[in-house]
Amino acid sequence: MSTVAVMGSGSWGTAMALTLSDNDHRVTIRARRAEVCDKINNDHRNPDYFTDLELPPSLRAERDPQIAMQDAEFVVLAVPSQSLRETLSQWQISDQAVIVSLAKGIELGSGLRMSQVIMEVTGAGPERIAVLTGPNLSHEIARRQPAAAVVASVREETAIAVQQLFHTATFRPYTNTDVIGCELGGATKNVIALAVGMAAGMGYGANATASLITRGLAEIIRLGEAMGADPHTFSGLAGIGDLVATCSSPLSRNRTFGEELGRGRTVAEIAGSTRQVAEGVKSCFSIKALAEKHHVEMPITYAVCAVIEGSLDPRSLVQALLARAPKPERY
Ligand SMILES: NC(=O)C1=CN([C@@H]2O[C@H](COP(=O)(O)OP(=O)(O)OC[C@H]3O[C@@H](n4cnc5c(N)ncnc54)[C@H](OP(=O)(O)O)[C@@H]3O)[C@@H](O)[C@H]2O)C=CC1
Ligand SMILES: O=C(CO)COP(=O)(O)O
Repeated sequence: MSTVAVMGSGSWGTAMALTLSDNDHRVTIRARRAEVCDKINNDHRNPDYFTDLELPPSLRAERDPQIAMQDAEFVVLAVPSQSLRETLSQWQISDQAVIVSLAKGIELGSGLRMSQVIMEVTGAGPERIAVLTGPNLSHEIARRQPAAAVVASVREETAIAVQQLFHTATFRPYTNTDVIGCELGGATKNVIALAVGMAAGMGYGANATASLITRGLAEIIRLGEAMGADPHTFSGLAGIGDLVATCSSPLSRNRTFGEELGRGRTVAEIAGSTRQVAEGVKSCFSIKALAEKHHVEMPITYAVCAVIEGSLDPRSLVQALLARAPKPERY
């Protein structure tokens, strides 16, 4: 039994805290709002994110980040990518704790992956950091539906320790030492899911969505290779696995955001109607910047950026992609 702090009480933090509690770990979830702490501690619910999910009474919520992390052997970071640096800089994480990153994004401005942000802010070495990723829609995980995942760390022993921490009867993490590929897979698929959602929202069918997923994977692999990832990672759970889950499921916030765009709503309208994060809406710009830096062609990502910034109508996105110069199929 380990002592674990889950820092963030949104959809994914709550689902992962539940999974860890199922494994009989001592789990404290950190919520920044007092009313969320009260609801979790007194009613064993987190109604802002899960309307009918009952949480185990053993799962305790705490507002003070330092108290939440007291004695924690594992600190699980479950806040959105673009707020990770700011939140982390306010916390003191013990230099004995293993840090697990759940966020799927690339930092705007710096172009850093989340494990790089964690290293910069906390001073932790890469051997103390693990990334959990894969096809893991929180509402399915919280209902204990079966899923596999990947735990990536440059130090295999760290990945194995985190794998064991999370492994339950319904949640099966594999290990991987390709942190770059695993983090890129998680961040980039959100952008492709926005494009797929737009196509679906405009009424296009399986041919269009499968084409976007497949060519989306091609541009993800191109970027990954240019940035030093192992291309095989993208055939695994952190690549095609997460891409398919996110692009196919109505539970995905990124796909749903894209679908709403495809139906004609604006970015501001959609963002204003939910408190939940659709990471691709911001990370598309940092991924585009990485593509420029590494001279990689990422036409779907570029088109998504153009829609989000308002220079391309979603109705023109598919047409713009189809009108590109013909070329052989290759990665
Ligand atoms: N949901 C999912 O299925 C999965 C999500 N992920 C990734 O996990 C990460 C977290 O996502 P998820 O939990 O779903 O997001 P949610 O939007 O559901 O929850 C975000 C959490 O972070 C808090 N938060 C939001 N903004 C800030 C901020 N500026 N500073 C501090 N805390 C903040 C929220 O607090 P409050 O409630 O007070 O607003 C909430 O606890 C994302 O990178 C996502 O891509 C990965 C796999 C699956
Ligand atoms: O990462 C996820 C599934 O693996 C969650 O996707 P969304 O953030 O689009 O809901």
